[in-house]
Amino acid sequence: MALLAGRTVLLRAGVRLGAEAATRGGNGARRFASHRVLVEPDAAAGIATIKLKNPPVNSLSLEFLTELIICLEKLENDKTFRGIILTSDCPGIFSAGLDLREMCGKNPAHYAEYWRAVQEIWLKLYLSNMVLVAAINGASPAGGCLMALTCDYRVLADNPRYRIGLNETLLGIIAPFWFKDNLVNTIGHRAADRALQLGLLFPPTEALQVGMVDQVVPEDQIHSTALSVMSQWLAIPDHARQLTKSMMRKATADHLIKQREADIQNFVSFISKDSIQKSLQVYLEKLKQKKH
Ligand SMILES: CCCC/C=C/CC(=O)SCCNC(=O)CCNC(=O)[C@H](O)C(C)(C)COP(=O)(O)OP(=O)(O)OC[C@H]1O[C@@H](n2cnc3c(N)ncnc32)[C@H](O)[C@@H]1OP(=O)(O)O
Repeated sequence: MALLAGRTVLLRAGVRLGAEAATRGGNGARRFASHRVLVEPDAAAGIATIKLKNPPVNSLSLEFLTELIICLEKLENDKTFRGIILTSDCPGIFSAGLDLREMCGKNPAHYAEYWRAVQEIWLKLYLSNMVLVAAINGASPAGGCLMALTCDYRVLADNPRYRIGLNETLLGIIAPFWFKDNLVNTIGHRAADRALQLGLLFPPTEALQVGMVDQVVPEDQIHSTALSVMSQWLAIPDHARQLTKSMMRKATADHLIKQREADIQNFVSFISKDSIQKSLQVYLEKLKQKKH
């Protein structure tokens, strides 16, 4: 195993994290080769910083999700690491959430494959044995917010443009029950009810007030704050913290695990509707025209 501080890392001989992209080989098997998930290990501290690097907005495409899932699996199985800091390498954007292009104009088999990957990343993050700290250094709507919500602690950079929330209703779509469960567990039922129905995207001060994030700090202090939070959490014996985390989260995760296939079918039939396809296309078009 080679561990290079401050660099994209080789975790196991021949496997370069952050240098992997899913492509289909001749036999249909997945191969990996690109640069979207950067891992900066600090082996001495037992911490790996994952930097999301899928420009321009870290939208969660199937390929990007696949890389991230593999990266998390490798880190989870590597006893060197006890904590992950999740952050972005794209200036001003943590993640724009699910890649709308994966949900538009594709076939049902693709939607099913995509949704399974979305479920998988959520389960991997939400049930991780490691301490996860989100260093949210940019806008974080919808699926971007969801990734942050899976973490044990959230630090948000103090910039009014860095809004965070589950804004699905603004797109004419509905946050699935497990997005909702994760939000309710974080900010409580009343605040989640309002936030979800209105599709609220909270600027930092409001995000802190409502409990969507745990701390708001000046942008240049985001990484140092995440490191200091991490050392506080890592001071707790792993077995006690991990069993407590599982006790707090298992029922929520099981809710999805038990209904995984039905949830995929629901997603496929919902997203395939003409009216939903239309809404998503209009929304994507608006995003594109915003610049002009
Ligand atoms: C049962 C169904 C449940 C499904 C659940 C879905 C959850 C989701 O995550 S849905 C996705 C929701 N995401 C959003 O609403 C975010 C949309 N994006 C933005 O608000 C902004 O892009 C931003 C605030 C993140 C960044 O703004 P900025 O001005 O810096 O960049 P833009 O010019 O808007 O975007 C650049 C480029 O990227 C494209 N893009 C943005 N977001 C997405 C996305 N989620 N998927 C795919 N593509 C996206 C945008 O169209 C621009 O593309 P062009 O350069 O080609 O014009």
